[in-house]
Amino acid sequence: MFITDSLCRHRGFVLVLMEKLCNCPYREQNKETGQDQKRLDTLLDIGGLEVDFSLKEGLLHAVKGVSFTVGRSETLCLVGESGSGKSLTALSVLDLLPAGATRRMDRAIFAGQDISRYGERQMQDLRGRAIGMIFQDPTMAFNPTMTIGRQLEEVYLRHVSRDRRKARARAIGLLDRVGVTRPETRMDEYPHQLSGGLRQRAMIAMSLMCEPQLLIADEPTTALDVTMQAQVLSLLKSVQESFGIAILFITHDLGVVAAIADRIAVMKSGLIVETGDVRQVLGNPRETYTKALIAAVPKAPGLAHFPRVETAHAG
Ligand SMILES: Nc1ncnc2c1ncn2[C@@H]1O[C@H](COP(=O)(O)OP(=O)(O)OP(=O)(O)O)[C@@H](O)[C@H]1O
Repeated sequence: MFITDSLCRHRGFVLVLMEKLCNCPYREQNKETGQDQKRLDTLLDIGGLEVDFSLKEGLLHAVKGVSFTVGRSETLCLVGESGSGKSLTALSVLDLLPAGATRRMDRAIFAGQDISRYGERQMQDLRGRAIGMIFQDPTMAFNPTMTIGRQLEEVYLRHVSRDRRKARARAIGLLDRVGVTRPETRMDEYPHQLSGGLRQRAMIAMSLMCEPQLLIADEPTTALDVTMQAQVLSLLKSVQESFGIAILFITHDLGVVAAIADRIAVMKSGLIVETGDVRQVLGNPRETYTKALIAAVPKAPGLAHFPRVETAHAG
């Protein structure tokens, strides 16, 4: 039990160590493209997901039988135009759908566990602990009446241990890791005292308090200016590499997809219409809809115009 726990906690480090010791890389060559890619076990496997709304006007079939997987330490981007069902798909994983929505799914396996029939109590345990969340608007994640430090500590105290000293040390360490300057001082500040960029970083730190296996990120960079957007993407990539976390990333921005995704699932009108390796889908799209999305990016048709993000180690 102890060994399993600590292996899980340090899986990123363990993978790198295995690579070094066994000459057994967790990256391998794609037989079709010859390109180097991560070799991944499946962490999340969602099958036949449907979401409906009962509206006054009738039934709205918002998600129509969506299936996808996310591998351990992989980034899967759900991309598509507004209203295509990306957010509802991601929220379904956590059973956090808005009032009036109903969800059905054939399969929901997370880390080998069938979570499709989890009750609210079990889901609460999963959220924040094994699955972290980051949103476009960090004010959604924070309580305005509590200090940043208290909120980060609460996550740890609730899910990991009642040891306040450890909770404080972890919060300060993570704020520092995500590039929040003077973390000890920031711990005593309220969300409104931080700039937008710092709040975003603090939210990322909060999502990492329990060393989750999966991060669900819903448009986390959409409200940021271009410089801040690049910094946050780079930070996410770097924490993903350090901690070996998988990311389910929702965006409508193909530039962001190209910067961060390993794989991509293109959504249109509640369906996944195309899925595959990011280089293959952006470089050689099969579906007319994907081609149109790429063509709509100003002055950037083709993969060469989509740069990958550089990983910068903050803190
Ligand atoms: N609370 C709700 N009540 C009724 N319909 C909703 C609700 N939430 C979402 N929908 C509808 O479900 C569909 C999918 O919504 P969803 O938010 O998943 O789209 P999205 O691809 O994430 O778009 P965006 O990028 O604009 O958030 C849309 O037609 C939307 O209008």
